Amino acid sequence: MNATLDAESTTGMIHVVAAALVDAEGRVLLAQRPPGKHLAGYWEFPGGKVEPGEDPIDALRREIREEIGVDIGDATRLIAVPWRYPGKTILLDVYRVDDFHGVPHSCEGQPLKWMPLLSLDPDEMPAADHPVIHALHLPPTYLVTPEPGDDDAAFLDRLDAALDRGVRLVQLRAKALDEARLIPLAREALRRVRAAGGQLLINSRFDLVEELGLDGVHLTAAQLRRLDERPLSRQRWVAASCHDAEELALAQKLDVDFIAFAPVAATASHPGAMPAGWNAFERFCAASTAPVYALGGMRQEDVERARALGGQGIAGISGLW
Ligand SMILES: Nc1nc2c([nH]c(=O)n2[C@H]2C[C@H](O)[C@@H](COP(=O)(O)OP(=O)(O)OP(=O)(O)O)O2)c(=O)[nH]1
Ligand SMILES: [Mg+2]
Repeated sequence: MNATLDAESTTGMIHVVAAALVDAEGRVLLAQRPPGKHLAGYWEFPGGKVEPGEDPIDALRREIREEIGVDIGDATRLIAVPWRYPGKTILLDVYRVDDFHGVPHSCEGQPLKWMPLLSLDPDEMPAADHPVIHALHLPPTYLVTPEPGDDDAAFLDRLDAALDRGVRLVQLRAKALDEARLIPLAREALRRVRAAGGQLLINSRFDLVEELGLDGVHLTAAQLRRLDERPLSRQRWVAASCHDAEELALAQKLDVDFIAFAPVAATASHPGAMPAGWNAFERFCAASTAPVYALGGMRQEDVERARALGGQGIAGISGLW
């Protein structure tokens, strides 16, 4: 108990590690918080507090063994969410675990259940877990299309090629097109992305999302300054581009679901922009409650680095197109 208080006073945040245990059928294990405790009755990812001086992964192994009686193998960093509850601030540091030994069972009397990844219900989970659900649903790469030139057929061929290479999340960025070209192009891009099992967002034009049945919008930093509230329901993605902590605060006020932080490295598409670098990316991820993609000069091989620094992965135009 004293040890816990020490940990709180040194960091100001309670470091909580938790595991998103995923089974062979793609289901995730949840445990119900016991009556009488903080957030009683909510369904959580099993885990608990890191002890002072303890390595977070060791804490994760210990908590998972204590709570559900399984030994975990590889654990990959998923997302760390800094979250302020009334009277309590936590860092919810979640790892994805596909590799574990033993059958999870309740060691402390808490009810357990397996939920399909896509059926996780934010309403029955603590608020700090909502970004974790997003992180579980989002892929490691996010393709931002270059401006379509004059040839829509060639553009769509390039899109198909990216989908064939495994891209599943796409932002149509076609700021220069008038609606007479944009709308049919968006419809056809949506058809192709959906056929590949992917999702399509559109840059800026949240007014078109419902009409075209798109999966969401990607807001510009200028829109973050103008908007007073989230422009779409929770059923759609709202993403945003951010360049610094001030824009992060605006994005979080609008309750955006994920962020592209740019530019991490030098990029041909924005030659005048000063790269922020990987250290700034890591700090940005630590401050963000939402999943963050690294954008600007990214290549497929940067995914691991971005994830190791606390990001969701990489976003890119030329590197993924
Ligand atoms: N394990 C876990 N904790 C979560 C999640 N989401 C979330 O907000 N939390 C909060 C609830 C608690 O305030 C804290 C977890 O701490 P804990 O499980 O070690 O502690 P506890 O409240 O059960 O109580 P105690 O050990 O101090 O008796 O983090 C989650 O998904 N998993
Ligand atoms: Mg616990």
